[in-house]
Amino acid sequence: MLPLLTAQQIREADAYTIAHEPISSVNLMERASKAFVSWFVNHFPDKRDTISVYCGTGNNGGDGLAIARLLFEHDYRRINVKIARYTARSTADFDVNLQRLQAMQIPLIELSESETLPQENADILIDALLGSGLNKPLDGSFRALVDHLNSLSKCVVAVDVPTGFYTDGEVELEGAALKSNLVITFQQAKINFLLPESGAYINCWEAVNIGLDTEFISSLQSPYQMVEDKDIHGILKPRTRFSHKGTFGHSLIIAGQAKTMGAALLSSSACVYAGAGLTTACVPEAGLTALNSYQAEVMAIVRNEYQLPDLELEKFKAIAIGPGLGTGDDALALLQHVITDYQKPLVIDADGLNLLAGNTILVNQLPAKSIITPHMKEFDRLFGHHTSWWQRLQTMWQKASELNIYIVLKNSYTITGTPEGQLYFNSSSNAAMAVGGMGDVLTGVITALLAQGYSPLEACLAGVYLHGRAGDELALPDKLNVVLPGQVAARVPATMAKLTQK
Ligand SMILES: NC(=O)C1=CN([C@@H]2O[C@H](COP(=O)(O)OP(=O)(O)OC[C@H]3O[C@@H](n4cnc5c(N)ncnc54)[C@H](OP(=O)(O)O)[C@@H]3O)[C@@H](O)[C@H]2O)[C@@H](O)CC1
Ligand SMILES: Nc1ncnc2c1ncn2[C@@H]1O[C@H](COP(=O)(O)OP(=O)(O)O)[C@@H](O)[C@H]1O
Ligand SMILES: [K+]
Repeated sequence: MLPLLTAQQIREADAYTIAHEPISSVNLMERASKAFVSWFVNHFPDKRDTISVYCGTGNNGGDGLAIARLLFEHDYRRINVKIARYTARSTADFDVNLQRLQAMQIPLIELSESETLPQENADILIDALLGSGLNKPLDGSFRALVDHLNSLSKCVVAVDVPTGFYTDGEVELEGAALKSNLVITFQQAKINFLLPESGAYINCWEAVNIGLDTEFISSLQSPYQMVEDKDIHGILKPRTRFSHKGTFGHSLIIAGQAKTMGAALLSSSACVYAGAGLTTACVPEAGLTALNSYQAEVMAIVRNEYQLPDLELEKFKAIAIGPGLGTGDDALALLQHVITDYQKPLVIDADGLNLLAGNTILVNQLPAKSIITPHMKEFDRLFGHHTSWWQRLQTMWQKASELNIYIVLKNSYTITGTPEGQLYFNSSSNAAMAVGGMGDVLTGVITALLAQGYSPLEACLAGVYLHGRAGDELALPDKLNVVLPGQVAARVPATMAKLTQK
């Protein structure tokens, strides 16, 4: 796991590293700037590009000055520096780097508050105006400069953080920030980079290691963690000799209506591919032929809308309810039945969640450690309207603990909130997966892992990662625009094989 830190904690980690490595702060700045430059030269190899480095007078600006010097030394000769001298204050490391820069042949101008904004002919703008020190929304000269630079639609590479963008806490909807094509950020992704509001300002980001003290970072016990490939390697176990279908559990997927059978097919099929020993789907009569022809391995319990089917709940190692289920009285009766009579954690998705939203008493009765998998709208229906993703994180944190459940909030970086107060950000998946039915596949995968005896937390983290990684393996090599949920389900065994190889 990679702990994700707030700006305040990053400052503490900087200070700790400076004191205990030990390293002077100006040398840490040099190390950070070198890490930026190493990444930059590999991705912008054309040394004929003209580059303007915009610097503030804090440490982000200090980085900018060091980066300009280092790029010049790497033979990027068409480089110039513009310092936004909008305050009389500057940091000591900025001052040192200004002296170092002045010893070189790099054109440098200073912008003052009264001055008109400079003409800009560069191909690439490096943004080192403000970084993690942002403590108020941009206004005055900074705002005017950022608005001006945004209007130029140039290629912008931000140092650490785009100017004006908060690394954690609420992102100001009215606030301005410098839109960046790429952010080369120090040590680790900033929490807000992983939330959808960043989409308007950050096209992509890359974290470069600057050697902050990792033991100290772990000791901060951040509730925000990023799940990495190796974590899933640690969770998933290869199948052993002499194992049989009984070893891998029997799962039940309660899903589908005549018009939404696809959801039942996708979730139960994904459950088979993700390794449940046996999978049964509880579907309406109208869907039986479809089920039998789509996935021969799935057994059926046929239900009608007039009476509860005899589900024999206790024989199932894992149960999911919701995909395409509808929100009628029959669906509600089924949901009530499983919530009341099943003693193990449930997986609840889609219409199961919509039903819960209208029946808050049921929410409080969920079996301990159940897993709910809402997307943003389902989440808001359940827990109320939110005006930002940061607010949603806080609600997740509170509700997962209050209800003793796991909340899997689906998105580009799907977040799993736990009863113990951790928020895990997934690091796989891609935009080609933004297709209806993809969430149904996730439900099937998580349910299959539960059936195989993984704990609810393991099923959430490994299920979300596996699902996203299968989508990555399908889409990324050929830069596919779209991958289909059924393809992702069928890919899961190959992805799982890679993640279980030691
Ligand atoms: N620490 C380290 O060792 C390392 C740090 N590193 C680098 O340092 C960066 C953080 O640097 P930083 O803390 O100096 O803050 P920075 O972002 O440059 O801002 C400067 C000052 O601007 C001000 N200000 C805030 N908001 C404002 C606004 N809206 N409009 C106008 N002014 C505003 C505020 O000052 P104030 O006004 O509060 O006096 C603030 O202090 C970090 O992103 C990374 O690049 C790396 O080198 C690795 C080693
Ligand atoms: N832009 C994206 N980047 C990464 N993953 C995505 C993206 N869009 C969707 N996904 C993934 O696809 C799934 C969509 O789930 P959901 O919205 O419930 O779909 P449905 O209800 O149609 O089955 C989630 O697992 C989500 O993480
Ligand atoms: K910046």
